[in-house]
Amino acid sequence: MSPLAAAARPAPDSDRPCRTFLAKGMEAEKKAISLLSKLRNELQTDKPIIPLVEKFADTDIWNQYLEHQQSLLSESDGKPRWFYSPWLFVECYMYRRIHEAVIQSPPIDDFDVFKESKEQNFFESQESIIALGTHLQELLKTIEDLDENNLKNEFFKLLQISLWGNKCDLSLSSGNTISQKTNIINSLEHFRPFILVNDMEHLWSLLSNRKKTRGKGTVSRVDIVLDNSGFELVTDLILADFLLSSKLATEVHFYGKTIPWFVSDTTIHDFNWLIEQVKHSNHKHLSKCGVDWENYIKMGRWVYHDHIFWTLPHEFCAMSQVAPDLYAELQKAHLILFKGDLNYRKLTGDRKWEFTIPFHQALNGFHPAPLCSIRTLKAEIQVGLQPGQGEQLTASDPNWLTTGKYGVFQFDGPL
Ligand SMILES: O=P(O)(O)OC[C@@]1(O)O[C@H](CO)[C@@H](O)[C@@H]1O
Ligand SMILES: [Mn+2]
Repeated sequence: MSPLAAAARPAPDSDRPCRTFLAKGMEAEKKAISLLSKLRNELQTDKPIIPLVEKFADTDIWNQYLEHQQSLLSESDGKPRWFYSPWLFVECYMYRRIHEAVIQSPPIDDFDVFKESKEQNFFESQESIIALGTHLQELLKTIEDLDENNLKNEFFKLLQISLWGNKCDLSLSSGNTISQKTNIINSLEHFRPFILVNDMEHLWSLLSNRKKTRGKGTVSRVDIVLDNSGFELVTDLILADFLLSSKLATEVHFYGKTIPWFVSDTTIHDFNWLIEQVKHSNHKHLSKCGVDWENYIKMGRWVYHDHIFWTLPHEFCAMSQVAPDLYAELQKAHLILFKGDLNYRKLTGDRKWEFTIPFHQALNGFHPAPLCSIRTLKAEIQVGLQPGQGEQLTASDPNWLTTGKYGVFQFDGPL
């Protein structure tokens, strides 16, 4: 039963305003459902892609983009349609239309249709989350005394945890939760052969050299373009905590989505909700994490940013034109980590590149700062492989590009 329907229990006679409110809620819910079934019908029957109608911060940019897509077609092709348009564009459009159905239906216009599944993913991964929180708190006890090599090993561990955390997105499973039930720390060695491009050393050199050479009071800023909420977000926050505690960074900036997106992507509400849950955990190590994380935010050492660009269909090489303010913000980072598969598709323009094309080339001019994609492979695109590597993988594991079994740390930037 939906949250609104569940709330629609019989109200006492004296409770008229409440009853009126519920009736309005039920009407709104019916409207949203009818708009969503219209959307499903358009999609299933390959109708033309239609402009957005409801005024929202990004409506004009979206409609310009649709016009641009139309201009790419020859006259005889008519309008862009669901089955024959680029996958990246149509997929983003679908999530934007889901949002439109909701904002057209006040008073439920700020309802997150994916909230329940994101929260479920967090609760079902509890055991693993507790193991990570405990690992971090134990590590922090001795972090000041670790020598270079040990610190590097710990950094690499937490990077890999954040990588494999990306297996847990909900969009591939139609929202059915894929949670993390085992202690991922014990599995890192087993997963290592599945890292196809491993530029972790570059990340270490960049951050540790800067730590050694930066003056007192100078900033080392790492930006993380977040992907999924739930278990993956916990792995990212653990990494971000380590970056501050080890002094490899002095500030971490996060970027989330302004609207519910690809089922499990992180919004500001998810970000705050998760930190609050962690803080109120009855596990002492985990709740300590939550308390520290809230303090980092209060002190401005962790900063969360919103920008509509992340929920547009544009590839990232268009950012400097479409969202120059966001590009300028990213330029302030010393390192940008892009989490997840969708970010990889947008970094590389979702094109059918040869597997051996250098990552730098596929970025097509997008170089705001040194950057690294941390991504498990779920879409048929991969660049920067060794000659023959892609072909070998295809021969041994035909679905290697789409199952999330393989991952990359792919770096671009001066060394
Ligand atoms: O970015 P994420 O969360 O790693 O993955 C999102 C994703 O699973 O959603 C799409 C399938 O609907 C694919 O493009 C992509 O692989
Ligand atoms: Mn995602």
